[in-house]
Amino acid sequence: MPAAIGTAFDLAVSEAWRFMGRTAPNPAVGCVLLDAQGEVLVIAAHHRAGAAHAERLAVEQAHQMGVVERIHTAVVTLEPCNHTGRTPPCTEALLSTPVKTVWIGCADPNPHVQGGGAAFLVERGLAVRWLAQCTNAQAVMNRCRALLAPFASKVVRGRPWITVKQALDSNGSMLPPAGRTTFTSPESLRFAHALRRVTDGVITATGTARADRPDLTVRHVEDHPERRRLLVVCGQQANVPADWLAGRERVFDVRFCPDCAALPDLLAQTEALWLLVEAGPTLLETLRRNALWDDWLTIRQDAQGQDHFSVSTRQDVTPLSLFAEWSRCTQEAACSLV
Ligand SMILES: NC(=O)C1=CN([C@@H]2O[C@H](COP(=O)(O)OP(=O)(O)OC[C@H]3O[C@@H](n4cnc5c(N)ncnc54)[C@H](OP(=O)(O)O)[C@@H]3O)[C@@H](O)[C@H]2O)C=CC1
Ligand SMILES: Nc1c(N[C@@H]2O[C@H](COP(=O)(O)O)[C@@H](O)[C@H]2O)[nH]c(=O)[nH]c1=O
Repeated sequence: MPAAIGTAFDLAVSEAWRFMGRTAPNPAVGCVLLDAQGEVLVIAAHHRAGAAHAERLAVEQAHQMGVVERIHTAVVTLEPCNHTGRTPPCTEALLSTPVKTVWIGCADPNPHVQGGGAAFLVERGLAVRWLAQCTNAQAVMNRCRALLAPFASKVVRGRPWITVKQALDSNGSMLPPAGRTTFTSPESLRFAHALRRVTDGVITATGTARADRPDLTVRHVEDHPERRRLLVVCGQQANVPADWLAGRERVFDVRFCPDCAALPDLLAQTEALWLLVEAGPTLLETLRRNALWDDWLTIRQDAQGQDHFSVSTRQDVTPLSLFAEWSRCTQEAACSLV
């Protein structure tokens, strides 16, 4: 893979990541258009379901910038779609330009989508290059796979990607001091809220609802505009304060899950691609026992009050690896990827 293509993929992934948490039920996808010399013409990403896909937006922007005739190469994190859904096929948008080569990060994992866009582009005379077929593209391809992981989880396994966040104090306890609901540092809280921003909702439980009456909204970082998230409360509805529930229903689509065995089915009925677990030790133990998680993020506070982050992941790539905030947090805190 030429270096310019690797750089273009990095740009495409970074642009797409800005919209993570806003695109469901669609995947976050990025597209970069290059000229014949490898100069970047346009960087674009899918913003939200119903809006233009990354490739179409890139082509629209190329028109606005007057650079369409210079388009030679398209770099896309996900195989272009070849069907009409809420928007027309991306293959059509690409074929309306002089593009010669299309580089693809990941094949479309959606088993319900008929007719791959890549094969169609080849039929129409374009050169299609897959990162999977390049010997030196493993790191770039894994970034594309990490970006796609929440969507792939939903369409392949039928349930969203699940990230557990667990804060522990210096005694190994999850319980906050009296009168508080959190105890980690302001930086860690910003990180926690950034996690809320990129995910499509929260899984909590009735014990936490009663003890903390948590808000669970995105506050310490800028939120996506007009995004209504899912809130799944594990346990019995009768066990949560009615006024807390009424307040959450104004902000979230709330579902109760009285039995976690039914959680995957419940989640399959929603559009969520990635959910964050913020619940107490009882629910966390249940999720651990039933392997109902993909990443487990622990924020452990030491006796000096410094937070240490670690992530266990059950999968071979994780969307957490793309977290710009994550690397910033972990520059200060000790970090180990288990
Ligand atoms: N440090 C941290 O990261 C966090 C700490 N906390 C703290 O945790 C404490 C609360 O923890 P805890 O009391 O353990 O409560 P939880 O938040 O774990 O909620 C427990 C409830 O979850 C429900 N539940 C358990 N297993 C299942 C299952 N298999 N299926 C469906 N529902 C299930 C039950 O609800 P029901 O009884 O209604 O059936 C149970 O009572 C609070 O002090 C809070 O501050 C909370 C979140 C994060
Ligand atoms: N204790 C603890 C966390 N706990 C989670 O945050 C919830 C409070 O959220 P909110 O009401 O929106 O501020 C709380 O109920 C629990 O789910 N999170 C953390 O990052 N660090 C912490 O130390």
